[in-house]
Amino acid sequence: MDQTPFEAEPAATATAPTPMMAQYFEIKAVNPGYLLFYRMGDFYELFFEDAEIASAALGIVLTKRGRHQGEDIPMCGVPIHAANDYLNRLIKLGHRVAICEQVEDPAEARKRGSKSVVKRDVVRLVTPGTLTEDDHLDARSANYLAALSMVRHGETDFALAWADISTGETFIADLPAEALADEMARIAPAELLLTEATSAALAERHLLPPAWKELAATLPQEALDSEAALPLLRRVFAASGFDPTSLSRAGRAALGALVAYVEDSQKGRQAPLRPPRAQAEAVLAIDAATRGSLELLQTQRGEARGSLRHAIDLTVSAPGARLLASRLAAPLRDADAINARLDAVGRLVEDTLLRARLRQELKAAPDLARALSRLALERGGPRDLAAIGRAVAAALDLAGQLAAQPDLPPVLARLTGILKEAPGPLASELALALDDDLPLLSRDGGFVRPGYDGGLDEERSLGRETRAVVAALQARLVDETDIRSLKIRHNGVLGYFVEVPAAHGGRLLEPPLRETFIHRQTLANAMRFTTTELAELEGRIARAQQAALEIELAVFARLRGAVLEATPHLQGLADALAELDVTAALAEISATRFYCRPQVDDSLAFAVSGGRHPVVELTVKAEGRSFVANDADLSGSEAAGGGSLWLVTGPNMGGKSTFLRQNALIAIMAQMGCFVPADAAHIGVVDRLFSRVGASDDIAHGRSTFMVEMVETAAILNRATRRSLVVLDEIGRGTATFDGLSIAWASVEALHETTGCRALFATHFHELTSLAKTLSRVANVTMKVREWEGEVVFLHEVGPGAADRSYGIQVARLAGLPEPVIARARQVLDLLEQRSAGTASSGQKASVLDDLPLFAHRPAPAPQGTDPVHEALDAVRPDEMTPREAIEALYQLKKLRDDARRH
Ligand SMILES: Nc1ncnc2c1ncn2[C@@H]1O[C@H](COP(=O)(O)OP(=O)(O)OP(=O)(O)O)[C@@H](O)[C@H]1O
Repeated sequence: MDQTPFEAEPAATATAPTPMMAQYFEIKAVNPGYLLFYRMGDFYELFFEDAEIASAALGIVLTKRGRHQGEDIPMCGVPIHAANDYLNRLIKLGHRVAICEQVEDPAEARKRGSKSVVKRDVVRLVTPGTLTEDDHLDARSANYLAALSMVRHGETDFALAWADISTGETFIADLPAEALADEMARIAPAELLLTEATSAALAERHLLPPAWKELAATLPQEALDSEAALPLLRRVFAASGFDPTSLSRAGRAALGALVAYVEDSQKGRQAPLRPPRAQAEAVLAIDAATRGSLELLQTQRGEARGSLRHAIDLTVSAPGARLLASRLAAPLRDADAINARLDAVGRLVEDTLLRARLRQELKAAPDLARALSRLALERGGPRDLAAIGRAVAAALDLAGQLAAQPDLPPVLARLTGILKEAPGPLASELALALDDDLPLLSRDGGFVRPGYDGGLDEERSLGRETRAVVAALQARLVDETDIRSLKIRHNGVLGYFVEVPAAHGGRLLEPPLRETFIHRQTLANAMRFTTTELAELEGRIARAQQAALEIELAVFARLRGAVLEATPHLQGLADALAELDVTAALAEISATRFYCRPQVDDSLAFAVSGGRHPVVELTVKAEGRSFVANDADLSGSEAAGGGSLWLVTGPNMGGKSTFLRQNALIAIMAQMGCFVPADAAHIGVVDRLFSRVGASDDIAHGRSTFMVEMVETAAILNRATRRSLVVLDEIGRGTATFDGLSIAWASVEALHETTGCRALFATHFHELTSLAKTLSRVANVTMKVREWEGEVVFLHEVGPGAADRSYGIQVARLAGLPEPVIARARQVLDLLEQRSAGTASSGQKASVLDDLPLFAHRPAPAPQGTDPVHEALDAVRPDEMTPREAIEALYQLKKLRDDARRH
């Protein structure tokens, strides 16, 4: 290996860098924006600014190596064996890395002259969107690379192409500007390719939230050329017969840029990209704010735990988990398609035994798509081949189990058909060829099963026999030298050698033994030699090993070829396995958590009885409490002018948000083809779902809480249709009371009169409840509470009617506001309620406040020792009490405490 450091080269002059530095600069110049991992022997080294960035990011030592233009060159290095880990950390921090390897044997370089530099080249660009290794990826999440093209005059505004090169899945969509943010929120790519001009347009028109900039990789304008894309796309998708002219110009440009970027990053290796699928039209539209507010894939704090996905993901395989996440992100809108999924889930809900068997088998099936992708990109090893073999075998087994069932619903019948076609002979071949215990890399050898290849077995036994000869040689040398401790050993540097303790070494250097023993190395307590015979034997062993490895590599190449040949077939199989896993997992959850099958059709129904929140139910149960199920009926009809709107009032902490969210989640679950947490549910397919529950600031965008709320409310009022479901929490609370109330009032009217959507509207403005008298489809419901001894008890039960108060002070007390503040707040509230009953103008309310006695602004603290409860407690002598007296004392104490509260 070439380990020449810069300083060992001819010294650089002020004008001419050393040959190696010249090579470094050349490679660096064609890979701008990448940290260059420059291979030097057993290290990747980084220089100049790259070294400074990487050492700071990775916490590794920054040193210097050589000089350039009179200055020290900053340098840091990562050892090859740990490079993956460092690479992973850099990528997670948003860096891009170019891996530059030595691409010739240093011996070749030396032939060109002693000063020539080993040829190096970038063999791979590693970026967040082009990862393929398991240890770089989350097994249960997709990792998308996206490319966005913008159209100035045309049929659409943008086209987005996206692909997960770790599985080959590829998609394309033409998008109007207003749909861009929603799509990006749904897809959540790891990296976004676009031009400077597109980037500027997005920023100027506020089309994406600012966070997207962290994902952006800028491409030159010519990279997004619809004409240049055609030959590339034709070549890449040739086998599938996909016709790139079927795409819009923008679509071609985006997909072309994506494919070219993938090819460039993989330096000529072919990622197994599948022909792009146009995203089905019929998907429930959920905007970014709604996704965030409903915590579908992660909570608002960015955690997986607490999200809907976390609560309902019972899949047993990583591909299943990825599919579940994508279904959750894109529920359907077509009632027939939804019902087909529900039929399949229903069948597996009923058949517990079949479900258990399928899940057991699926659990053992490896991640076929990712193994296939690694093999295609020449990054796969024997374990990937074995994984494919096992997945195919599992598919056949699953097909067998399903085929034995009568009257399978269409989805399961379709999956059975695909699984049945799994290439059995390929799986058998792989099982025959591959040993049980496999190395990660093919070049390590030792993975072909004995008995599979006669030639290989021969070489291996030759190697083994020669080792026996080595053992015999050691015995003979011990006899000849009479050194009992003489050993024949092996290491990576010397190969085979004879080792004797230092004390005996001298004898081997003297005649007659020195005729036989050739000195190699002297250590502190041992001496090492070789002999002609040993060198010959070593040669034989090495040749046998080399021959064996060559045969193994040929076997690997042949098997890999056979697997890659079957790529489209295997990808289809991977899809089917994932779909079966999702179906069985949804059935499992339905059966174990008592979910019900929703009735889904094209009506405007939304009737849920005994509905529960799928996530809060779990937390409440974990705390040993029970979740209170609630009904919701927002059903309406075209004839009646649309769906109903429920105004939900009730105290803080009473369960309003939970109730609102649970109904939105039930709609999502139903439309993704899952049973729902309810006793019964009838859902007319929702086209768009809007949910604003819990306010958030958008400081980065320069918007206050109130501004965000208004922007989002505007989006709803402008975009909701009669088929939409709108779930709104406390619109208008972030501004002056009357402004807020007026906005809320007008919004309810607009939703009712113009939009006619099904809606839940939670509010603390009790004045709104009078709308139910005038608007026919508005109904009032309230979260019930019970007051008990001055405390408020939340029943979490939704009932008809309107709350007459908010219990804000009681909740503040529960939250631990200091007692004097609570007491003072009570006084203010009492006065406000007494004096302003029936008043409506703020002027009058102000005068009420003016009248508040000033002395009371800070109630004097109770004098120490006069608290009757404390006094009574002090008087208690537990040791002197009978049990009956103790109980009496306890009652007495509680009474004193209650009396004190009343005054
Ligand atoms: N149906 C229910 N059954 C049992 N517990 C519930 C139920 N609904 C809510 N809770 C509990 O009450 C807590 C508060 O609920 P939630 O956040 O929905 O109240 P809220 O009325 O929206 O309050 P705020 O107005 O302060 O936002 C939940 O975290 C949960 O523990």
